[in-house]
Amino acid sequence: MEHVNRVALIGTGAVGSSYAFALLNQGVAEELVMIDLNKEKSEGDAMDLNHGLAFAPANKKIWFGDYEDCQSADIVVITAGANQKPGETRLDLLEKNTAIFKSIVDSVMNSGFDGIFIVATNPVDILTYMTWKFSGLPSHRVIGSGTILDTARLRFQLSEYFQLDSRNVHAYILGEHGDSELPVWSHANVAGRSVYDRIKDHPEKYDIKDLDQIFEQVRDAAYHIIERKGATHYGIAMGLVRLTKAILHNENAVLTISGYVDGPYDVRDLYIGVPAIVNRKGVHEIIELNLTPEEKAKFANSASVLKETMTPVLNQYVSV
Ligand SMILES: NC(=O)C1=CN([C@@H]2O[C@H](COP(=O)(O)OP(=O)(O)OC[C@H]3O[C@@H](n4cnc5c(N)ncnc54)[C@H](O)[C@@H]3O)[C@@H](O)[C@H]2O)C=CC1
Ligand SMILES: CC(=O)C(=O)O
Repeated sequence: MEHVNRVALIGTGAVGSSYAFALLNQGVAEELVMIDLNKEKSEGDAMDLNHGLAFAPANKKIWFGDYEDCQSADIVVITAGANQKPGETRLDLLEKNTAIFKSIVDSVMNSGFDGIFIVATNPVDILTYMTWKFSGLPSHRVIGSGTILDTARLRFQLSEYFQLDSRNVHAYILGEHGDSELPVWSHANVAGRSVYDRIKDHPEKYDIKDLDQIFEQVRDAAYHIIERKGATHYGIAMGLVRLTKAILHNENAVLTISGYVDGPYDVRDLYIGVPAIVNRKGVHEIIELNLTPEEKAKFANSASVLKETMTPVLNQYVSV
């Protein structure tokens, strides 16, 4: 019998329902089951999305379900939990969302699930680590969205600055998906030129000092959007679909995700945003970039922010 790709989505709030909509529009999975504490909302979303099936690129089955439906899922995507209120950082959400994750991941694993987790809930790097610990799955099958969105934001900002299609901009944000993240300017290139060379090519238009402001816009983007509309959801939803597609279509795509790092970048036992090759098995390889001393120091700082924030909460939930 032909395999039918099933995605189980847990959390159908702003991020989850946008993900479901993007997944349906891009025709990525054959089956989508939606699960949420708020059953009415989730059921309403499933009904609403079903009414779009006639306009979707491929036939899909979408329903409001329960944890039992995770048993044969290829991927479980978790977007459930609290989001930031204006002024809150992602790290402020850790305690509440770890408690929520303990019950969600236990319920998923009790179904007999044996696929790949994708985590988007914040603080995403730490909750991906918690998902790995709570599930007992191999680390390459537990993936966080990491800096996939931040990298997309950087590519957008650079595309505006250089007046180029963002698909011709190659640049990464690494580290925490949060305030301590860093841009890797030493490997950023546009139209086949390093960002530094492109700036030197046109001193009348560009200035190296502008890069600081471009990065600040990327790092602080979520705060600016949350101030205006209370949540960010479309960008991350499309990033999560990109990641889902890389897995289901066995793409060997290079994406900046939150992967388990134990050695590369001089980091031990941590989930953090890094470039990785993603395919049907999950994270196939973490790519270690040759960072400059300044970038290495920023990466180390970001790793220690995550480690210090995670350790007390981890000790409460997991016997080490
Ligand atoms: N990784 C990233 O780049 C991004 C992450 N996020 C994060 O995604 C998360 C969700 O954000 P929103 O969708 O805006 O929040 P939301 O409040 O709109 O939705 C959260 C959903 O989780 C559900 N939920 C809560 N506890 C649950 C449980 N125990 N079981 C099942 N469902 C449960 C709620 O009923 C709600 O529908 C937040 O942590 C937010 O910070 C948001 C944007 C980008
Ligand atoms: C909320 C969040 O994590 C973001 O938009 O980056």
